[in-house]
Amino acid sequence: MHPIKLCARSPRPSSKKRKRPAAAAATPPEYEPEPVHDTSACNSEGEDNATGKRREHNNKKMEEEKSKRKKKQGEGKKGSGILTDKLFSDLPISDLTANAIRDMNYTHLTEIQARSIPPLMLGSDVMASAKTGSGKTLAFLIPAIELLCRLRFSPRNGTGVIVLCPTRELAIQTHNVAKELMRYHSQTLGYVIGGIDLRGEAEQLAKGINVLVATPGRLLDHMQKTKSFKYECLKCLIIDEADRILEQNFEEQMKQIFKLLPRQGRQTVLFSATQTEKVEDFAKLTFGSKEERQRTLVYVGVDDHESKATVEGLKQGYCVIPSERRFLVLYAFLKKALSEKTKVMVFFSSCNSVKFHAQLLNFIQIECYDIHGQLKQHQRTSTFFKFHKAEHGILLCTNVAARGLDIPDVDYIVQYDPPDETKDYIHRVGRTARGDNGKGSAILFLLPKELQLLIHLKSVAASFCFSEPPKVNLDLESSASKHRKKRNVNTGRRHGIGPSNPYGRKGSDDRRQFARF
Ligand SMILES: Nc1ncnc2c1ncn2[C@@H]1O[C@H](COP(=O)(O)OP(=O)(O)OP(=O)(O)O)[C@@H](O)[C@H]1O
Repeated sequence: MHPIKLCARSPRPSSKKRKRPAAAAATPPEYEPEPVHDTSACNSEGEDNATGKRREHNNKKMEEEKSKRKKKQGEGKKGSGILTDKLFSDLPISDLTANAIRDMNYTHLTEIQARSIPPLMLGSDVMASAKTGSGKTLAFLIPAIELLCRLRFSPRNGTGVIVLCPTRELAIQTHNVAKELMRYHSQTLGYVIGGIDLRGEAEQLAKGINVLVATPGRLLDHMQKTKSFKYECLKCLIIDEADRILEQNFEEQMKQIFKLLPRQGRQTVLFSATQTEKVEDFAKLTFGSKEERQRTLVYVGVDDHESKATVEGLKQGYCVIPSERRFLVLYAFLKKALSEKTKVMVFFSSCNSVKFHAQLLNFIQIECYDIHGQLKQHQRTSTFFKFHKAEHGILLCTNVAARGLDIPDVDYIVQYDPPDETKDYIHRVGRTARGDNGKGSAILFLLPKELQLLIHLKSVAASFCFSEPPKVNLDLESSASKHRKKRNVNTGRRHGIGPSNPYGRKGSDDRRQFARF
């Protein structure tokens, strides 16, 4: 394990000509604010002039982006990263899907794809886990799309596949990957997520959406309230980030969803990057008794034999910084990131902290985006896609951006506030070094009193790619303060202001009100 050197990065050529992993091929092409997107011909018939023009414009942009990406990717060769020697061209899939995969510039399967697509294509229930950024999205989408294609699903059959995602951004991203995969298919596709007009979504559902990507709360809403939502013919239920779905108070909603969905003849698929007891509980809820599960369930654990929970191309480290210097270090880091044109995500523990730091940094001309749960959905989505498309830049965020988001070319993950749990750490750092041969760095800021966290880190040291936690020593003492120390001059003595007493000494005649939080 190599500790991260804060300043050791050599400046990157401003054109960013480095090889981009194939990851970008499935990037969301453009943000379109309609609630439900259909890929099928049936949607384009009634579309007005403005929508048509916008769609044409988007398609043109998509094509441009794709050809740019292809150049960067070097025609999708098999690298030494996450890819196996198995080829998509050897899979027993329709020409429609095969052509779409070719357009996306993928040739070789990743390990999770190679191990889970065959049982999924045979119709088995599957519970799979693999590291962040290992290609799980295609692993569950390809068999699901093939299933509906084989069954010749049409809009009048209603919904045949539901993909459940824990966050709205992840749902939109998954929808966009499905959109690319289904470009030659006649089946329809859409998404329903919170924060968007329910009625508009209901109208689209009435037209018949074959592959539906949804967040749990909104799906349940429609199941209970939208009479024209047809899901009796559901053939496959996919739950992405299964552990997170249970965490976010979705448990009750999930129970109700399971009650309402048809069980007979339905394939159920759980995917996650981190296995927790919650996933086991979920399996009980989803697949029934242990005996039943042993009979029917296929378990695919790509990394079970591995000691690391994070990917090879990820460099990780932490540094211990006293609270009064933490912002200064962040400022210096981001300033350098800006000048080197790198792409950085900074994680904070609360929405307010993200808001505060975004305002402060933008004010002092460190331009940055911010995403947190208190933003309106359309702001969240458009910020996400702006950062997604940006060649470089800074995104301040809460854990809402920690899971599943596939943002290309993120160079650094900074955890300004440490995560609550080990698995949050794994998901946060998983936003970099994604896809084949992906590379990136992650740095964790710790207060001296948070050093105890390292006991936890140590207990999962192998997951963090080090046997002993690395330490970055930051010589934060300025030479002036060292000099002062030598002379034993304590500036705090005169006015009493210091780290432990930020308001200074209060004399007996001082009428100021002091409030400490
Ligand atoms: N067969 C493949 N060849 C090359 N790149 C691939 C392949 N499959 C997926 N990728 C790329 O790998 C990146 C990560 O894929 P994906 O988002 O599906 O990962 P994930 O396992 O779902 O990650 P997370 O757990 O963080 O959600 C994407 O950018 C995707 O384009």
